[in-house]
Amino acid sequence: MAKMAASVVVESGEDVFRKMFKFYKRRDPPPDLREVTDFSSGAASGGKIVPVKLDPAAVSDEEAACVGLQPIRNWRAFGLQGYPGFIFISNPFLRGSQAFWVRQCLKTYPQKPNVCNLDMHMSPSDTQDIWARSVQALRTPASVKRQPKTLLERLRWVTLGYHYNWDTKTYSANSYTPFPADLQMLSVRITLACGFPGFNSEAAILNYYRSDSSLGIHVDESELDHSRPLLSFGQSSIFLLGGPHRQDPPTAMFMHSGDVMLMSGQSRLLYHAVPRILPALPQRATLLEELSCASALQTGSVLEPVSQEDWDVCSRYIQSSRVNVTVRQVLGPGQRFPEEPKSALQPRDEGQTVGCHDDGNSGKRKRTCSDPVETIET
Ligand SMILES: O=C(O)CCC(=O)C(=O)O
Ligand SMILES: [Fe+2]
Repeated sequence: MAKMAASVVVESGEDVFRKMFKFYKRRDPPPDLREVTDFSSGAASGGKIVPVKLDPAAVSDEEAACVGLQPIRNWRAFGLQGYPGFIFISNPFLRGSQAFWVRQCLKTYPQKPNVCNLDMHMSPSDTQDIWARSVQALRTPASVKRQPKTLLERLRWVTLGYHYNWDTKTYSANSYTPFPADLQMLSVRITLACGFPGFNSEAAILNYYRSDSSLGIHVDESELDHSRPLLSFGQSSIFLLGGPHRQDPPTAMFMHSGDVMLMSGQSRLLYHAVPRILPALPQRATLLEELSCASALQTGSVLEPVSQEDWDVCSRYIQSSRVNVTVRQVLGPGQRFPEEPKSALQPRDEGQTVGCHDDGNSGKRKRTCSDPVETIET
């Protein structure tokens, strides 16, 4: 019998990961979070947190600021004993720059030609401008009851670059649209600082969670080259990092808003899950002002000032939701997709990149299409 976390007692042979997932997902009573590892304070780590040395010269201060990052020498990067290749960076973003990335995730990246869950059952003209069709309702005071949900509130995932096909669990050469240059630049600079030169952001999955959503136990193995890291950043949640086998007991950790994780090397193919979304802390209005006067005005910066109008909608949205971005390199240098039989070729506009949520049992990313990113049972 093993004690996993406060009041989670697991009999040997039981599915430990599943049990932990359910424990942290529970609503009533809410779980005790005292045994959740917190990289920002070192709490509940059992001495397993180790500092990771980054190369401060790999990215200049200017290059870092251009994408909204602090100078590398100021980053607090950690590893976790027992998880070689896992790197956790405590919020390396410059104050205020997160507003830009949130706005990109809500306003820019859901736009065509990128693909989203709504495309699976709506025509392209109806999903043409999710933001514009949603903002008016989202600005309505919370006290006024409004129906139905806006498109932004119904958004569950967006794919960029090589669009992940949720049915076949593959990427393919014929389902590709240009990867956003700003997100590519951010990913390249983070991975470079972590010792991975030559990272190529070829695909991204953006997950949009409601406060009671979760992401089931899975491994990201559809990419053809696993020697490249998987990069993840977003807002606050509890993240479970397991082992190479589905039954391995996971470590629960806080992912605070702005924290960045890299799964590389032996940790690239570890099982993981997000059982719980944590409420966002209210963002101070001054953060926006800092963005407009600091890094956004730097030469070569990809950051643009976020208008107060846009930020009002974004901040309202993230009060009850969470956005997370995972960036992936799909192909190794010089690698190509295997030839597809003619019959398997699927035109992009037929909406083949279906995505939904993990069923938590297959160990592979599998989502049902009718109810995209709602709660996943494991
Ligand atoms: O939302 C997260 O923190 C993790 C997302 C994830 O694991 C994925 O998209 O594969
Ligand atoms: Fe994942």
